[in-house]
Amino acid sequence: MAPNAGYKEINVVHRASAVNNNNNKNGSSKKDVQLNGDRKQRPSNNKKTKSKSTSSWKPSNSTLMTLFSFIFFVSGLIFYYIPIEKLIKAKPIASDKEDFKWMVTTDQHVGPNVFLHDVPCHRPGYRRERAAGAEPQRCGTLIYDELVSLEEAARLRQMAAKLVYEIGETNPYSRESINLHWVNLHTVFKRGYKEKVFNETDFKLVKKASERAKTVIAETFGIPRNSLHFTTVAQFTRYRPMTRYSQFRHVDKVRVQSLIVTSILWLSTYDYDFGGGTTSFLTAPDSPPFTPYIVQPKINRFAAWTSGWENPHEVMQLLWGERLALIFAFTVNPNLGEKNMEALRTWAQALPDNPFYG
Ligand SMILES: O=C(O)CCC(=O)C(=O)O
Ligand SMILES: [Fe+2]
Repeated sequence: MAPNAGYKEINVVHRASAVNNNNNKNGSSKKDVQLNGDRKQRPSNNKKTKSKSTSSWKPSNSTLMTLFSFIFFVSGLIFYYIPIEKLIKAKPIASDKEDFKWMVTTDQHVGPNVFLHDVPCHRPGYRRERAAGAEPQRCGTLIYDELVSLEEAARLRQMAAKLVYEIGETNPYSRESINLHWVNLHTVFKRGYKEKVFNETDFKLVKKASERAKTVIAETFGIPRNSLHFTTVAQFTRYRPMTRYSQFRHVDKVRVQSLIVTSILWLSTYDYDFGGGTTSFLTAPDSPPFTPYIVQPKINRFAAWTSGWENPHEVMQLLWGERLALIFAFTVNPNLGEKNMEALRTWAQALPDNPFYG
């Protein structure tokens, strides 16, 4: 029934247009003729006729094959030329609404001279350091890309990955948890040797980086080198994007009152090893207050900043990849820190064993 009816109606339409043509010759209007034709030859099912007549494109199998091959070829090209990370990468760094400036990007090299982004010190915050005769003479953020050699940085990176994986920890109460894992050097010095994931060659390299960090910091911020002590915030860190998350904006000295300078040697590279994950200081020059001034981390890039109120900062949300670093935070209070890595190791190895806490 149905196919027959459809066949008939298609014919009717054709006839109607034939009538249309004829009637035009006879001088009657096109509209009239169409209506007449319809009325005469197609008393019902007007709608049905129309839909049947317009959906008559039936591609042959070979046309379909050509179409699918074309789509397949084009998407193949797209996936070949655009890396998958780029395709799945969400919008990068810094909110759209907020203005920002780059302090330093990965294509720049900072060395042999240290770069200092000078920010006026928040003097009241350093009264204890002042009393100890070790107040910073200058404040802000320094950048230096030649702390150790690239080959040494690559070894430190391997160390970071292995140690965080083997004996790293996270803290369910800290704002950075889930995405941030770390391993404190005092844990490394205690458990790392015992569990054979750290050796004397590794120690020498960590010591070298720590001594150079101390020298650059002392000279750049004008703090007596002998006053600088390593706190227990001496650690390898690893960020992975487990959940949508951006580190909260903070001031290091508010979190740990005894700090004077915080420093970091990044061991992986922005937009290569990871996406997002830049470090943003709210101190951009010639801008409204608290405008982000953003550093793109890269392997062997060293940054250090005075820990006071002049330096609010945050780590931006990591979008993909893995971000490794080595952090040293300093105090000038000799009761709360150690002079060097040997002293930190001696202190760590004297700690009582605790299987639940490194
Ligand atoms: O990981 C970073 O780039 C900065 C970390 C930080 O804010 C800190 O250690 O105080
Ligand atoms: Fe910080």
